[in-house]
Amino acid sequence: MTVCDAPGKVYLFGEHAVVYGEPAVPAAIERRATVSAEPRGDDHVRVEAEDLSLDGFTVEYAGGTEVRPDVDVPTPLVEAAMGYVDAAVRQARDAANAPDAGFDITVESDIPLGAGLGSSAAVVVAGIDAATRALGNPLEPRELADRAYHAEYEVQDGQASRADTFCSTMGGAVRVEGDNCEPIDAPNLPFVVGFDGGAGDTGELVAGVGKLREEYAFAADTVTAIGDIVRTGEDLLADADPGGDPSPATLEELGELMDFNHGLLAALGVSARSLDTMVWAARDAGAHGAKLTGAGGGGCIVALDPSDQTETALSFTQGCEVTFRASLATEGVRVVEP
Ligand SMILES: Nc1ncnc2c1ncn2[C@@H]1O[C@H](COP(=O)(O)OP(=O)(O)O)[C@@H](O)[C@H]1O
Ligand SMILES: C[C@@](O)(CCOP(=O)(O)O)CC(=O)O
Ligand SMILES: [Mg+2]
Repeated sequence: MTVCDAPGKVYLFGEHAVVYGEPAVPAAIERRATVSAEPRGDDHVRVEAEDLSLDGFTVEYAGGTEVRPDVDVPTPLVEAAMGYVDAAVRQARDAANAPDAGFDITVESDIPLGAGLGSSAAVVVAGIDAATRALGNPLEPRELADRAYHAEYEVQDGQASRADTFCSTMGGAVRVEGDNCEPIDAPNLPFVVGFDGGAGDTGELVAGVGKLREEYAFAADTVTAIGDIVRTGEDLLADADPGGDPSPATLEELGELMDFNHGLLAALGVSARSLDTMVWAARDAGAHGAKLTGAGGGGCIVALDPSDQTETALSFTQGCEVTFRASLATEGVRVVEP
């Protein structure tokens, strides 16, 4: 059995706009999805995904339960829930030139699902890595990231950027603009995450921004303005001490840009009352800045605060179910068991 894990991420800046060719800067965080893959003697794929719960529905394929559907004979619900795992298996089969390879797959994750922390990318990256290694065909990081992107692209109906999957593969902070993906230096940013317990539908939210962008020139300008924020923010990161603690002035300015970015995302219709409430609670508590992260609609916000105040305030904020400090994951995908 081969086991790999891969981190989730927060967006410092640039989600949604990145889908239209603007740059984005996501940063990997120490919350991981762990996927194990064991080749089978037949061409079936059996998936145990114990944490799979979305919109109040929980799919449990835990060992011993008789309801263990094969993903190659899916009901629509299983198909929706298992789409990313299924796409990862297809990529692994293709990469290893083993179209009939079967697997027993298990997924365990401490990344909330559909909440903007890139659970889908982490599952796909760790899944492709584990499955290709199990077939004796390990991939170079860039090929792995590319295949993971294609898996997300397929599941999200052609509306995905390379940002989540490249970040999860490489770890650290990265910059993605169209097909150009590069790791970048970043200081040790004091991320605090607030989670409303909910989820957003990435495909639907991305499509909503796309529609606005076609309908209104000012919505297209808003997307471009998000790109300008990213370009300003990456200069700040480049000037900071890599891996060191950022100066108060740098935090202040990064925070201001995050606040601006959140406002523009809200204008594009992807925030939610719960996200706005958490953003304001963080700002009121003294965070340097706060914004939603990922697709939005519900899920997580990320704030910058080296003190405990934002975490404490969020823990008392109605509508915030979970809050935690998220440290930068310098390592991307890893082999846990070869
Ligand atoms: N632990 C898990 N087990 C199985 N599938 C998962 C797991 N975590 C995430 N996924 C897949 O990823 C989807 C959520 O991805 P997405 O909507 O892009 O949100 P995000 O990437 O922000 O978490 C889930 O519906 C599921 O298909
Ligand atoms: C909205 C988007 O920019 C980020 C989605 O992030 P997440 O899946 O919500 O973590 C879409 C994408 O880049 O593929
Ligand atoms: Mg995702």
